[in-house]
Amino acid sequence: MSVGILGAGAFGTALAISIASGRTTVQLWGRSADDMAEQARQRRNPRYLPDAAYPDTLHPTADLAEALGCEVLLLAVPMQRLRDVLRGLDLPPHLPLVACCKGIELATGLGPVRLISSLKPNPAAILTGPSFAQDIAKGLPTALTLACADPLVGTALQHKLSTANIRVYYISDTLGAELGGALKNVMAIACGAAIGAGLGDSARAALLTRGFAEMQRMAHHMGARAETLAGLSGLGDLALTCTSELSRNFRLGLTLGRGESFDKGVTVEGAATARATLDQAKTHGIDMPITQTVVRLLDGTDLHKAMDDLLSRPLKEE
Ligand SMILES: NC(=O)C1=CN([C@@H]2O[C@H](COP(=O)(O)OP(=O)(O)OC[C@H]3O[C@@H](n4cnc5c(N)ncnc54)[C@H](O)[C@@H]3O)[C@@H](O)[C@H]2O)C=CC1
Ligand SMILES: O=C(CO)COP(=O)(O)O
Repeated sequence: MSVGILGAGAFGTALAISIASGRTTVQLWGRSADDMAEQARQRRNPRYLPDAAYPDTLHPTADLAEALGCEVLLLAVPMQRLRDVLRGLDLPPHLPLVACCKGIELATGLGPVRLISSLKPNPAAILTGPSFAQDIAKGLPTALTLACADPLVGTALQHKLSTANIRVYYISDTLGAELGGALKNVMAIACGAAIGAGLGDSARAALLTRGFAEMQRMAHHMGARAETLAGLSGLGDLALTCTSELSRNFRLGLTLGRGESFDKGVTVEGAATARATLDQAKTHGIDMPITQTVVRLLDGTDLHKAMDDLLSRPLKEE
């Protein structure tokens, strides 16, 4: 078995290490020939996961053909870059494509599986759920969801991508899986902002829970299954990301709450996703006040003003 991974950032590298630890051949592709040569020399990724050594069967490469020659292709690039990456690929027709990104494309409102399916005829899946790259790379236990509309392809991928420290569950609901993974990042920004501003753990719990209600509302409207949102890819990842400073989305929220600035070079999927989701919510008439508040914070609205507006909306049933 061989697995190709496009994107040698934190997540692509962590997955490569875990999969290759089981002696599967992994071709980890990155766009910078210099970086990939350095990874091959050091047998680790000095920029993203400097402490994790590469197993023998992990091959860092800048040659796309090596990754495209594998039996499965994982796409571990940021969501807003996925279209460009896919456009540049001349793919074998039956090669399964597994999105490993979490977000909604700003220009179209599409999640990763819908985007792949709009551009390529290949079988499309998503691997998502609560997992920090640092944890996976250390060999710590994690559980993820593999969603694929075709159960034969999906269960085959489930078995191929399960490793000693990644337990993969299969579901067919790709829409629910991509919405859960995308929207939890928006809620993590909101929770980080509340903690950063000193509003306390009770406020965070309220935002997490009412944020989950927003996620369910959007998912229900789009036709996703409620059970998917309550699983690893929704509630599971929401719980992780809203409560840990390892999350970049949560950390962006912290800086918004503290009135500090955030490094623009860091991948934070929730910012573009909040805007894309708010556009969709307006189009479809879905009430998403926390998502709206996150967009206002990103646009520079004072946190206390934004929170006052959130709390002073008309009272309603839970
Ligand atoms: N880091 C984590 O713990 C986890 C990340 N994810 C998801 O994985 C996705 C990728 O995130 P990370 O790896 O963490 O980000 P990262 O910032 O660590 O790495 C992103 C990688 O994508 C590459 N890239 C960007 N644009 C590209 C392009 N046009 N062509 C080729 N390569 C390009 C960058 O060079 C970099 O190597 C995101 O959607 C994120 O939500 C999912 C689970 C865990
Ligand atoms: O998706 C993640 C954990 O499941 C990683 O979260 P961040 O992108 O916020 O770091």
